[in-house]
Amino acid sequence: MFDTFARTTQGMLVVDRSHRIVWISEGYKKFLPALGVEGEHAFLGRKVEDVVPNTLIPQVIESGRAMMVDLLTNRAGTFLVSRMPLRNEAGEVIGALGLVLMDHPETTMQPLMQKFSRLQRELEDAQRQLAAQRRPKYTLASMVGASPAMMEVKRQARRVAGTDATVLLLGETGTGKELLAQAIHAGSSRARAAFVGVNIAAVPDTLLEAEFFGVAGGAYTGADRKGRDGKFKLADGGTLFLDEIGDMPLPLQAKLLRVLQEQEVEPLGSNTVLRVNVRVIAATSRDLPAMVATGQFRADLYYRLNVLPIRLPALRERLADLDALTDNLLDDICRRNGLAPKSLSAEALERLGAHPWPGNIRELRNTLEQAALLTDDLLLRAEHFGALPAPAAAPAPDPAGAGPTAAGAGLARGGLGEPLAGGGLLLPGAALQPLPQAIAALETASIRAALAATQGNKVAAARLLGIARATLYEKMHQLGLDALPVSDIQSHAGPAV
Ligand SMILES: Nc1ncnc2c1ncn2[C@@H]1O[C@H](COP(=O)(O)OP(=O)(O)OP(=O)(O)O)[C@@H](O)[C@H]1O
Repeated sequence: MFDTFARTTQGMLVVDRSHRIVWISEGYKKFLPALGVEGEHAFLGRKVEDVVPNTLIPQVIESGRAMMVDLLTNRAGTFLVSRMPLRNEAGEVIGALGLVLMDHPETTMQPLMQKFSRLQRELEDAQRQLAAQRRPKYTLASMVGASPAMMEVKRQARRVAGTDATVLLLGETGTGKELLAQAIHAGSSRARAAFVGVNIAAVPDTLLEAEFFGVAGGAYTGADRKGRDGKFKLADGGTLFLDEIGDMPLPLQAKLLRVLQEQEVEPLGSNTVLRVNVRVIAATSRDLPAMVATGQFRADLYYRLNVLPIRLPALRERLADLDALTDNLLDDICRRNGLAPKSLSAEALERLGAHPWPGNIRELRNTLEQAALLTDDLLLRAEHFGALPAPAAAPAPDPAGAGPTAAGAGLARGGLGEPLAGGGLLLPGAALQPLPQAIAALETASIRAALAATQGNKVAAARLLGIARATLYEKMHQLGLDALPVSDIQSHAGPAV
């Protein structure tokens, strides 16, 4: 059999238990020059892994298991090979046999080889894409802003990046909480592992548990037979960003608290627990202490999350950054839209500085994008921002730092009237009218102002108004606002009362 193998294959070699080559067939000798070896004598006695790159013969000797067909690629080319262990009469492995069944299989086994190289290329592409996706997109350096408030945020972020503790990011919508979470991840020892984000407000309550903890294979009818990994598992070794944590239903809050304490998750329908090593960064634009006080948020979870809070300032609290932000955002907007670079006149900047920006940097970006797209001019002037509500008095500072208080102040500035000491609104020049009509008028104006402030985004508008999205839809329907085009609603914002 030995002779038959040696004659019928392209080449054969025999290796002893310590991986040393003890014999090669006549046919094998023709591969020696391509392997960079001068003659049989320089080959025999060497360890096979030292002279045949990528060989798996050592594994065959260690495992005692044959590899009947494999493709071996090294500097000599690609070969179809077979490897078998050699045993003594007692059954002990005493070496191995390596057979070159076919050299240059790319010519004789074209379809298979083409498929092999295509799969290899796809694998390399997928690995490259995965690596790029996992690389954090934002670092602290990409957070524009050098105002004292932003410098303080960056200082705190640098400090928490060096720890593994839970971080809570507080701030109004659009202030850059997600950006900061990514930057903290990028600056932490977990930067090479995954950053996984979940927007709790965007996932229906019934699906949240599976989203977080995963589902065991075949757990219930309709479940994927193979099961599904939850976000905790996907973020293992890395960072899990829980956006809009204030929207988490109470029963799930209890489970989240347990996971944070134990670092263990139990996929739905499974009776085993998975250990995970995840750093959690949570964010909210809501007033969590107030939610704790009204029983909407668990106090124990709040204290667990609030270990290292960082408050992101609203844009109106850091107008010193407006110039740098507009420069940066305009550059990005023009590049992404294939426009020539545009800049802002001094009056335009002043106009922007007078707006209260309830939607913060997201609103600023949208406003700049709209203006940049609507004109061919390279210099954006104040009149290009005609859609912005007229400048108003400076807003009152927001002691809570986040949420409805600030939003409410923004709405009042949108032209609804003067805030009263007791929190109500005095409608200027409003004639006395039946209460239901007055309420309907106030609701109409508030909704219009909120939609104007959020550029028609109903989810964000509902949040500004402090009501559920479903309630906003219902009220818009009752007040006949859903029949109007969004632009019409926005253009009537403010002066409607
Ligand atoms: N300091 C900054 N420099 C440049 N761009 C920023 C900065 N902060 C935020 N942005 C941009 O503003 C937009 C909103 O940011 P982000 O999504 O991080 O806000 P958020 O606070 O998480 O909002 P939400 O609470 O609505 O989820 C994004 O386009 C982001 O890139």
